[in-house]
Amino acid sequence: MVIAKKFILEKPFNGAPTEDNFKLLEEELDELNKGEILVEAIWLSVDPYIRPYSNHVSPGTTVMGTQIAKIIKSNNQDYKFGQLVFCSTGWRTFSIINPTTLEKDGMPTFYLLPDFGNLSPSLGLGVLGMPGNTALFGFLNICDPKPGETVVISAAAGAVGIHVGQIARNLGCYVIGFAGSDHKVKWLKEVLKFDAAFNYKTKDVNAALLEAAPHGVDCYFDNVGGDFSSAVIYRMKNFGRVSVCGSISSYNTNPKNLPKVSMLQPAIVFKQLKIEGFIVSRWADKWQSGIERNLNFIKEGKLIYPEYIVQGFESLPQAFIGMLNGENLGKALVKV
Ligand SMILES: NC(=O)C1=CN([C@@H]2O[C@H](COP(=O)(O)OP(=O)(O)OC[C@H]3O[C@@H](n4cnc5c(N)ncnc54)[C@H](OP(=O)(O)O)[C@@H]3O)[C@@H](O)[C@H]2O)C=CC1
Ligand SMILES: CCCCCCC/C=C/C=O
Repeated sequence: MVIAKKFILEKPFNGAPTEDNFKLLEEELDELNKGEILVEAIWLSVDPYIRPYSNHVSPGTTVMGTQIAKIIKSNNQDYKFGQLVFCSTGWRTFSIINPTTLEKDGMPTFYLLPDFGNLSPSLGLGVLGMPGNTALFGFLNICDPKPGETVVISAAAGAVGIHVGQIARNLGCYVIGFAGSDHKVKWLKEVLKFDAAFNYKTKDVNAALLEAAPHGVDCYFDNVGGDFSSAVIYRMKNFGRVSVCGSISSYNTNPKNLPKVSMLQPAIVFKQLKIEGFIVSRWADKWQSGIERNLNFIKEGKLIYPEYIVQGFESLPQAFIGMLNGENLGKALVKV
């Protein structure tokens, strides 16, 4: 008999998540039917999307999320004991999956983990998974950066931001990052060799860009939105490109009551900007090739991928709350 632990959304989020929003439960799992596998979570991911997407989820539902898990029992000849999988079964320790009946369209929700060699399987939730593909496809396809161009990245010390910054550096761009602590800023400059980095909590964005990019910005990879991003957009050059990846500054606000920000149309029209949002599932058909490209960057020594690891399944709520508060440098993860 297998007893799974799971976190449910006990109360809908109202503002910033607190521990009261979550409840830890236990559940006895059934025996496997034909075609099913039983997996045990090893690594779980805490991602920003969980906050806004949970606005549409009923209380009592298992908290959404992805994990790297090990197959511990299989009633499916295509899957063997001991293999590692990526799966989107939410915040739970054990899950029963029938791989053949899963939805095939949209965001990949289940696959055997590719061979990462000696690298940690946890990378399948970060640089070699959804955040990695977000950085790779979302930056290259939408910003279309060229060597020598000036690139600005917000939430630059997080999973996606760190990755975008290194792709930009490797291309020969001039890279400017914004992050929420002096420690992160120092790390971006000293370790990732960003040309400039600023703490957006203590430095005015306009002043920072006048100093670091007096001739303007070619590409902006936007993870945060709000007035911060309006300020960057007013510092763009003619024909600048903005990849709108996330708007984390809005995620804890009721979508019906979002703050007003400085109007953008004058900048968009007179600078002839291209501004495009995306969801990474757009590149679902290239998912594994994205992972391979990022794995090759790592093997070539062109990509470093810090992880911010919180220990213990029971720590998931704190890890999620901490990530939204900026505690992480790199990919925020929980190790069971
Ligand atoms: N479009 C898509 O398909 C995808 C979009 N995303 C988006 O990319 C962004 C980054 O995700 P990811 O790399 O996983 O997460 P991160 O690892 O960057 O973690 C989130 C970070 O956001 C920063 N942050 C939190 N609140 C604010 C705020 N009010 N203003 C500015 N920064 C804030 C914090 O860093 P700091 O200390 O700097 O404040 C925190 O560490 C998110 O917006 C996410 O929604 C991610 C994956 C796919
Ligand atoms: C229900 C799973 C949704 C995954 C969404 C990933 C895209 C993220 C967008 C913003 O963070």
